[in-house]
Amino acid sequence: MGKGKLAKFADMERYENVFQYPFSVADNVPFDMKGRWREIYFKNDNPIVLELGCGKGEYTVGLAKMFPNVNFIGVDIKGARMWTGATQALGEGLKNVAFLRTNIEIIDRFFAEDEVQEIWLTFSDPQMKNPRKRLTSTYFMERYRRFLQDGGTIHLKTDSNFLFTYTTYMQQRNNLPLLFRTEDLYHTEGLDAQTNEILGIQTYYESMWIERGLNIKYMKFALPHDGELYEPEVEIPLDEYRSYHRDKRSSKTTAV
Ligand SMILES: C[S@@+](CC[C@H](N)C(=O)[O-])C[C@H]1O[C@@H](n2cnc3c(N)ncnc32)[C@H](O)[C@@H]1O
Repeated sequence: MGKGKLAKFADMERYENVFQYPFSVADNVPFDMKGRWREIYFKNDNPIVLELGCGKGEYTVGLAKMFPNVNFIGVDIKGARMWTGATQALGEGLKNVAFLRTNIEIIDRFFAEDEVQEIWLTFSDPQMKNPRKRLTSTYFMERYRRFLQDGGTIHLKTDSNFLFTYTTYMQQRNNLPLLFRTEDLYHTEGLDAQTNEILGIQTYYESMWIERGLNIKYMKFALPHDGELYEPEVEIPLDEYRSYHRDKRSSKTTAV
């Protein structure tokens, strides 16, 4: 039988690759490693890449194994999920991996100007009701700009037509340079071997959506520092397979 949540939380407390700062704790508490992740934790000068909403951290760990000279940090608020990636990284002795448990809304408290080179958003909740909560909204883009290098890359891998369409409008409205885009990743020809390997990493949510027959979409774009960011004012068809009106009490009507 697998470990229960309490045992996982106890592990997380002592894991050297996990930093836990949920909202309540982080309020007005300065974070010592801000601007010093490389010096204090990674002990190298390599670039830093974040996976936001990392869940079990498949991308954080998978990319870390592929790129030993890059540092990867998975960020999520759910500790029991993060435990999986943190445990694997420790077990495999991956020194270029860390996990930060916090709310992404306050992510700029943990990283200093230019400290991060790329951001991965893997199967993020589309937040169909609340644009501000979407991890590709201008609200979040403004926060990312505070620590992402000028022109740093943002990757979005998703099942959600809603989030993908919204992000495409956001990218176009703000003239953010598009680096690559496909609406059907696994039927896209001509990708080089390394790109195939990177985009072939499958997360827990991705496997679930693939089993349900959904296409996986992927885009990457650059986020320059210049210019004001504008929210796209568009109507986007909802994802029909997700419940829009969530009922937290009923598992039957609760989507993801
Ligand atoms: C749909 S899951 C995807 C998890 C993983 N990337 C995967 O593909 O399996 C979305 C994850 O984002 C996290 N998340 C969503 N909004 C967040 C926020 N504002 N702050 C921290 N974590 C958040 C959730 O806790 C959840 O683990």
